[in-house]
Amino acid sequence: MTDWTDPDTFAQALEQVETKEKGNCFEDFADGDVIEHDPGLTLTRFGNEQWMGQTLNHDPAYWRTDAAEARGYDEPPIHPDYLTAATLGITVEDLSEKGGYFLGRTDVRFPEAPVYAGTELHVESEVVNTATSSSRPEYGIVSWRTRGKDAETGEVLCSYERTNMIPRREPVATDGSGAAAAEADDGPDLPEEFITPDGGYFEDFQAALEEADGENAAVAYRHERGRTQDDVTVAQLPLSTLNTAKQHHNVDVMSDSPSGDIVTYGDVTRSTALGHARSDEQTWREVGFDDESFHTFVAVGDTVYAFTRVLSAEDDASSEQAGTVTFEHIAFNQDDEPVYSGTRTAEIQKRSN
Ligand SMILES: C/C(=C\C(=O)SCCNC(=O)CCNC(=O)[C@H](O)C(C)(C)COP(=O)(O)OP(=O)(O)OC[C@H]1O[C@@H](n2cnc3c(N)ncnc32)[C@H](O)[C@@H]1OP(=O)(O)O)C(=O)O
Repeated sequence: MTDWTDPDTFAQALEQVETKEKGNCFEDFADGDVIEHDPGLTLTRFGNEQWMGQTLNHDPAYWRTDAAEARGYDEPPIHPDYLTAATLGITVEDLSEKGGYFLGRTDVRFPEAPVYAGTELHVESEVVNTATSSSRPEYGIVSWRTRGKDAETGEVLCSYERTNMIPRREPVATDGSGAAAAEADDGPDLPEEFITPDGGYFEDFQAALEEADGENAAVAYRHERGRTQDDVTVAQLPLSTLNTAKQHHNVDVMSDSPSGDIVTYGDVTRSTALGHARSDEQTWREVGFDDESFHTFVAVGDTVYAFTRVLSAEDDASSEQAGTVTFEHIAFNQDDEPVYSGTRTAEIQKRSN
């Protein structure tokens, strides 16, 4: 009688059997395909607080009823970072579980009305672009438009367009040149002066931009806090959003990948950097994010810091108690390497209230 657990026998059996695969390859996506994602998620207070606590997003309006009411909410709502991460996490099984990396995202938008705990998310995605990678023949590049909806009412709660590198079944011939020709290196073109706003209210950003106007100056500063990545941020947080990307929890497979190790979920890196930035401002409401890019891997032991550049401040927010500010945020690691960048539009509370 064959003992299937005998190591030699088992190794041979493993070699001969088929693997029931998970996820899709580049060849499985065609422009216009619509995918209804089967996993759903009820947005809970616990999930929200776990995400926000670990990423240092401690805005009291998302934790305390009195602070929530002062912001015009009935109770502490679901934070837009957790909502975004959960909307994306649910899609991974269908879109990117096969491997490849989250490269970027744009047009991230939320409705004005808050989302409360107990809302059930239903998510769908449409393939909007498939492209050959000219530098990596074993991957293609796929973009999807994803919408996270309230399963009961159908209202869109979070939508965005995202791009991943996705493995091909069969590598293709490429010229290996990369999409863009290398730009001539004329050295950095930075302003002479860097201005830090005096505080975190709308008027502080407005005043700093006025000071920089017409000068060779930028409103740009770094935030002191850092968050070293550990098992919780790298493996636990993505799994709590049903993100099944092996990049975050399968050390065995990832040892033979471009990163060589499990890496932090892009939404954890980004949310952590945003948490550092928000700790130095009076956030009123998140409006949206554009041009988000993930530049290099973040792994266990790396520390995520944040840098902010203020781009504009307009007195046109949805509430008279706030103004609209556009920022560029750059997350960077302990070696000062940028790991994430993106622009963010947020309503920032006015000092006068
Ligand atoms: C969710 C989820 C997974 C994750 O969260 S993974 C963690 C977050 N993402 C990362 O850590 C990736 C960080 N990025 C990198 O380390 C490097 O970009 C990477 C993936 C190693 C590739 O580096 P390369 O130096 O080989 O190449 P490029 O950076 O120039 O990019 C390769 C090709 O992709 C094109 N591309 C890059 N960014 C974008 C973008 N935002 N939109 C569209 N296309 C983009 C780039 O032009 C290159 O194209 P070629 O034709 O020249 O090959 C999950 O699983 O879903």
